[in-house]
Formats: sequence, structure tokens, C-alpha cells
Amino acid sequence: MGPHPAVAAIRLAVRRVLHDVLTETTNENRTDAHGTPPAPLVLVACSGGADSMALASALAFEARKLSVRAGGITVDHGLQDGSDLRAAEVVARLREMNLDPVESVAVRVGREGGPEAAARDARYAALDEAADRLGAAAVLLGHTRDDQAETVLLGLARGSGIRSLSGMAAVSGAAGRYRRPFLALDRQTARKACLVQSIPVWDDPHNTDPAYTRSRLRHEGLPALEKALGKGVVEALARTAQLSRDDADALDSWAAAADSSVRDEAGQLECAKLYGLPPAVRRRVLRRAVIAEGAPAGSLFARHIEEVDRLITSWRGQGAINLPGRVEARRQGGRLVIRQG
Ligand SMILES: Nc1ncnc2c1ncn2[C@@H]1O[C@H](COP(=O)(O)OP(=O)(O)OP(=O)(O)O)[C@@H](O)[C@H]1O
Repeated sequence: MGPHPAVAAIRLAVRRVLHDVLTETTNENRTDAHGTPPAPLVLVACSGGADSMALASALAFEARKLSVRAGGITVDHGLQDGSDLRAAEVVARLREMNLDPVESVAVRVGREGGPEAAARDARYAALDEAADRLGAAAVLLGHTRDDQAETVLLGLARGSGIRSLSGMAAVSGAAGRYRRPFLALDRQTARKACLVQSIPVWDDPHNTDPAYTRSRLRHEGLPALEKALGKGVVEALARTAQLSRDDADALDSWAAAADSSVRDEAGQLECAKLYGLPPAVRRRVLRRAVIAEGAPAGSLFARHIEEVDRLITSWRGQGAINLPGRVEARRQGGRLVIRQG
């Protein structure tokens, strides 16, 4: 008898990603002293929750069959009493699965951008550091289709265009280090896989705390949408993410190609030429120009770019526009001048 369908599904998802990682490392043509390619190290980022415990179990199983070393990292955000004990427990469970190396990394969470964003920033910084130090070829994350649907809704509510509707990428980070094998699987499958394999899971109290936006969305928003629109809404939102990502990528390439065509010989942006671009492309050209002058991408919102865009489309002699990173945009003699003040 084969494995339970939920276990088969999580293993297949991980196997596909491990094959990708193996193909990429082979293509890089790296070999050891004996001329054979070294087995790449793949880490699972594990919170101890159902998604990442399922991921860890599938990684442990599939890595044994392939030429892949499997390890794990758990990050202790230090935000709850006893978080260090929980991290130690996760480490013990990952070691029981024969993952090696396994580490717990303690981080200090700042306040920048709210508690969820601050915890996420600290977590990714710690995962990056660990992956570099251990020489990992990839870090697996347990985001599911349900997480993707939530991310699309959060992006929709920001009102900042299709890039924010495109959710999380299956491959992201420096040199494509982060992989999300479960993006097409639902959360129930991961939970079921833990249940049938008797893997204990930790339910993060933050996930049910209504103080957190994502938790409200998960427990109130999405169920209400499913009631109104039917069960297929999660799948539709996840599909929207993929379609939006493709559209956003195409528009970004268009903007990159359009950039040189709207500049004069001195490299200055010409307002008349910018005016002739489709708005979606023009806003991207402007965003690129503002970032190139030193505005931090994460602090640059749609409303900032709209204001710069009005210097082109609704010119009424308005003054300079102040942007994040002390960048300033002004219209001068038919040119758009963007520079750091
Ligand atoms: N403390 C942590 N340490 C290591 N990795 C983490 C930690 N928290 C989250 N992750 C990684 O990020 C992914 C998404 O986490 P998030 O908290 O957004 O979702 P989740 O649905 O609660 O996931 P899980 O059920 O695995 O906890 C996790 O599946 C895991 O891979």
C-alpha cells in the first residue's frame, strides 16, 4: 500500500523542487576533489507549525533517495514566553527526522513597519545568514495556497497595482535561494500529512490572534468570501497571483526597455515623451528612476509615484515633490529632474 494521498502530495511537491535544485547545481558544474559534484545542502525553515513540519518530513524522506543533504533552521523570535523551549523542541524533532545540520537561531525583533513585518525581516535576515554560513543551495518555506490567497487579498487591499496582487514567488531571494514547494497545496493537506504520520505540530497563538491582520483575514475574511463566492475562491486567488506576476514581469520589462527612449542626450527624462507612454509603463519608468536616485523600494508607495506622475499628466506649475530617502522630483524646462536632496 502506498503512502496516504496527503503524504504522497507533499512528497511529490518537495521532490520536484529538489530535482530543480539538483539540476541547477549540476549545471553550475561544481565538483569536489574527486571530480564528483558535492551533494547540495537544502534547509527547511521550520516554525514547528503544521506546514513546515510537513515540509521537513517530506524533505527528510526525499533527500534520502536523492543526492541531497537535508538540514533545518528554526528561528526564535523571542516574542512569547518559552519561545526558546519551543525552538529547542523543534530542533529535537528535526534531528529525530535525521536532518543534519539543524540549528535554532535567536533574533531580536525590532518595530519597523509593525510587528508582523518586523518579525518577518528579522526571520529572513537570520535565514540568509544561516544559509550563507552553512553553504545551503536552497531554503524551503512552507507557504501554502491558502497563504498565497491571503497575500493576494492583502495586496488588493493596499491598492497598489498588480505587483502586489502577485503574492509570493515559488522561487525568490538572493540567487533564487528561497523555494516554496507547497504554494499549490492547501493547508489541510499539510495538516493531514502531519496527522497521518503522527508528527506533532505547534499551533502558533499569533495565527489565531485577532490583533493580527493576517489572522483576521484567515479566520474571518476568507471564510466570509468563501461563503459568498464559493469554495473555489482560494484557488482563484492563487491563480490570480500567478497571472498577475506574469503581467507585472512583462510590464517591468517594457518599462526597462522604454527607459532610454524617454531620455535626452544628457540622460534627462523628457516630459513630452513620458506623456506618450501608457500609464502603467510610465509609472514603472518613474518608479525605477526614483529608486535609482536612492529612494528605498520598500518605502516607496503607489501614492508617491502617482504624485510624481501628476508632474507629467496634470502639470499646473506645482513645486518639488519630496520622496522617501530624501529624493526630490521636480519639473524643469520640459524635463523631469529626480535627484537626492
Ligand atoms: N520561526 C520560524 N522559524 C523558521 N521558519 C519559519 C518560522 N516562522 C515561519 N517560518 C517559515 O515561513 C513559512 C511561513 O510561515 P507563516 O508563519 O507565515 O505561515 P504558517 O502557515 O504559520 O506556517 P507554519 O504552519 O509552518 O508555521 C513557514 O512555513 C516556515 O517555512
